[in-house]
Amino acid sequence: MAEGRSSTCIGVLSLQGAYQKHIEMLKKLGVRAINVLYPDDLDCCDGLVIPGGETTTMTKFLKTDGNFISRIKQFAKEKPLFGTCAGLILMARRCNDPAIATLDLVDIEVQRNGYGTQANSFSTTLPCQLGEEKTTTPALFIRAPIITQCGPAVSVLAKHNGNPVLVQQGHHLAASFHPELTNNLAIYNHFLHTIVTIPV
Ligand SMILES: NC(=O)CC[C@H](N)C(=O)O
Repeated sequence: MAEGRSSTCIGVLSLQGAYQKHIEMLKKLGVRAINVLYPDDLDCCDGLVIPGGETTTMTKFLKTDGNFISRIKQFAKEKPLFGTCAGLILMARRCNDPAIATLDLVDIEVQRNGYGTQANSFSTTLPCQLGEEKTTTPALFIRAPIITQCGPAVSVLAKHNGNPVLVQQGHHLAASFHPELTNNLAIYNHFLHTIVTIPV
């Protein structure tokens, strides 16, 4: 699909972190992608990506605008969200760090930095189920969270050493790794065509 061919617009929360890479990936797939800096930016969005970064900082910025958190939660009732790494932490029901304002969109509990420090970053290839398709995905982990509990409504699409690392609950998708840094179009295609349901 050529850049901009779809009328679909995906917002990328751009308060902090690796948001620009997500914008590039989405544009490669032909959708409009905009930076979301204020709650009203969500008005024209059909979906929202929450990038990797630092959840303590993102929480601080989200709280500076009194209604940002509630606007995202309202938006998420109807529209899909895709969170990567810090984004997954923010989408969780609960985080082991009480300083993080989780949005409680996916019934998972997470441990921040569960995969260790920056020096413990690693990349691997994992089996992955995207809709009907069984495939593999490159997976780059950078100070990634561990999902310590998964509720019954959560589908696990990929695991690493038995731990869920890519999960879906209804129209929300979350990865503890960074598809935006490994040119992983398959996961974006799954989000755009199966979840946001843009016709292929
Ligand atoms: N790469 C990332 O997004 C790391 C997330 C970060 N460790 C946090 O807890 O906020």
